[in-house]
Amino acid sequence: MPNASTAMAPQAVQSMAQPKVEFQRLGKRFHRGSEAVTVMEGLDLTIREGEFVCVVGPSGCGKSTLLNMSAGLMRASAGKVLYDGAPVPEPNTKVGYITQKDNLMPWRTVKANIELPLQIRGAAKAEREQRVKEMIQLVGLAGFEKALPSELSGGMRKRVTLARTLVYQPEVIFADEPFGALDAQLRAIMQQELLRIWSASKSTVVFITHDISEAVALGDRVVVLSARPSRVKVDVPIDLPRPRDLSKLRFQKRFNELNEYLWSVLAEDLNAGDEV
Ligand SMILES: Nc1ncnc2c1ncn2[C@@H]1O[C@H](COP(=O)(O)OP(=O)(O)OP(=O)(O)O)[C@@H](O)[C@H]1O
Repeated sequence: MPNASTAMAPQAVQSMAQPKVEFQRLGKRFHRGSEAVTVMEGLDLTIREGEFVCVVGPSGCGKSTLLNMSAGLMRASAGKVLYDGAPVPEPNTKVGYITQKDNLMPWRTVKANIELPLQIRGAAKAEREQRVKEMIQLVGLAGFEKALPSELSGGMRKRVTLARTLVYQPEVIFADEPFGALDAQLRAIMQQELLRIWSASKSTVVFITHDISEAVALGDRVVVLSARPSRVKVDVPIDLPRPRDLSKLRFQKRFNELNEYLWSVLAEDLNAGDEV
């Protein structure tokens, strides 16, 4: 058992916000030839409107699978995924999905990449112009509208990806290790930017990461999944005040206690040589 005395996880305070995404007794099984692998079994979790929820767990426990099911890109084998209390539509066009790869279109400028989701949705030109302009300001890319992705740094490409997701005002953003490929300094900058943008946009965020300190720094809650077949092992409210200055967090006692506690929980499910 984790040494709870080092950092007793705070009691969850019941939020008054509406459930946005709910997983009820969720199960997922994959078939590979004659072999069946149960990745997830009996997973229960509720994400409320406006929350920033981080999910960590051992490698291969099904974190990306969980997001794919949440976005309506994959069906559950058992249980339910609810969005606003109803079965999740396939695909769910009210949500945004950001992955580690930015998938920008190399031949389109920054502006044209950000505009793409609005074009697909058939938005009028004036609205597209207005929204793209706002997004470019929000993510700090003014002056780079005409640049091609190949002319941008990794952090700038990530900003374009964020803007392209936010431009159609998704109610929920599912982020699958979005900053995993960035170096430490850029990562820190993008984390702070994401918090700023999230507090301005009021969307709900479900954020998958391998990095516990990133999860604690960003989240209202950190959910730890167990090894396969995965379920929720602990769901820890992060009682660090907002707004958070991420450059100062690591000097805070509570931040370090939460990190230590979550590590001890996660370590129970890791075997020697496993990755988080
Ligand atoms: N389409 C698929 N067909 C068969 N097996 C799959 C499929 N998608 C995922 N899996 C398997 O399901 C398990 C969970 O995969 P998933 O990518 O969701 O895990 P993860 O927790 O996100 O992993 P990581 O932390 O390494 O990114 C893995 O064993 C993977 O091989």
